[in-house]
Amino acid sequence: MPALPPTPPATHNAERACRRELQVRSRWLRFAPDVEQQFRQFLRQTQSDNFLACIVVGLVLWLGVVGWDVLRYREYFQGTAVESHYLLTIVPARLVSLLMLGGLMLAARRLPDHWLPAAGLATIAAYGICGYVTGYFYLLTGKGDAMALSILILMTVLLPCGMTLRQTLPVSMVLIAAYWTVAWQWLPSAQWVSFRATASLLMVCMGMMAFAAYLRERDARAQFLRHRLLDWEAAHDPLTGLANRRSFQRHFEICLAQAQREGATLMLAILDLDHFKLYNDHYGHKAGDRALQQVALVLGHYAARPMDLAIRLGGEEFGLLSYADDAQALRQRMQHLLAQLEGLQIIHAHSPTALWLTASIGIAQADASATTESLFLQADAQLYRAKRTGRNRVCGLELPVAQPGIKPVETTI
Ligand SMILES: Nc1nc2c(ncn2[C@@H]2O[C@H](COP(=O)(O)OP(=O)(O)OP(=O)(O)O)[C@@H](O)[C@H]2O)c(=O)[nH]1
Repeated sequence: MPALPPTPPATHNAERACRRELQVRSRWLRFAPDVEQQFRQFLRQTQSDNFLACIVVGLVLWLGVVGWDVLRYREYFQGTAVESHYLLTIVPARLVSLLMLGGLMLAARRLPDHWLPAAGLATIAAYGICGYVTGYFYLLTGKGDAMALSILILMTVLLPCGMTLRQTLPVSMVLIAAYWTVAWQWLPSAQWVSFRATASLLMVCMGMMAFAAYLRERDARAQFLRHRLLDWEAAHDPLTGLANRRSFQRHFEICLAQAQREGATLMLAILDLDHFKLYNDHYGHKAGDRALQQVALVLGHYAARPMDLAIRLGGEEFGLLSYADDAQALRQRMQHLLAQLEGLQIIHAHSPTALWLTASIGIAQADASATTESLFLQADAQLYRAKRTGRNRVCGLELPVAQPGIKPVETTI
């Protein structure tokens, strides 16, 4: 028996990987690397509106705090020694954070998706530092409550920003650590009691928000996997894991357009099991299902190139769409496939034509005016020729094909 080509059928792997991730890994907030990459992309696409909403909320709250500051400034510090200190620290700090938040808001619509988390984190870090500078000033002047307010706003912006918990948590930790270090270094001891109370409250809040973010991200991960599974199920046959007729139609149209542009060949082979009704009648439906799965597994190995597609067309009928292949090479590969199926030695004692379960194959090549239906009808006609002339054979494209590919469509401008 000829050996199987090494590549496994990718479709079944994708489904299995998705189910495994759904059962096991979404709770740990980390998928296998390739799934993780797709999840990050999904998160950026689905969360970009949330991201913008959080920045807007942060900006509005921050404007409120600035307005409140101005009132307090006029009320308490105007004309005192503190005024120059105030103007030198708070005003630039507030301005920087306002500019950064405003800039991020404008950039959110234009920046490439993969830059958003980095830009968000940088802005939030700068925003936090500005919060400390102004908060520190308030503590010095006995208005410690404003610091808590600044950092609560920071957390409101920080956690729901469409980033993963692993991205946001280190930033929160660094900000908290900076908060304690700054206070420990520079705060007069008289301020420590009120500082400790505020800082402890902030840490509890941060912990609660981190837990909420964990729950949110876990749900987002499960939702992402369910999406992927639904997409997969809509495009594949559940018994064999091969592409279904619907995805064949979509893939065929893409391949046909590309073949016309590039002058490449596009061929369809239809494979139909021989006397499968007799097989089912004698060995039962379950054995029939198992046989179909074995055939699909072998067929899947013949669609290893990226544009090729193995399809379950329905019942005991399968298809192989082959892009940019040589007609005689495809015929040979199909002969090889029939030899492999015989090599499976699925006993079919009631077949009038062979000892084992066998198949017949019809092949057709698309021309420039081909549609799914026309190519399908041509391959089907060849399949019935194969059935009529004794089964367990390949029919179609017997003679070397004169033209190497589809003639590119001539476009008039
Ligand atoms: N086990 C199983 N059988 C199926 C499935 N889908 C279709 N079949 C069976 O496939 C058989 C197809 O039979 P026919 O269309 O008469 O073809 P055949 O017996 O293979 O005859 P030829 O094609 O002329 O060689 C029927 O018995 C269907 O019940 C399936 O998903 N599982």
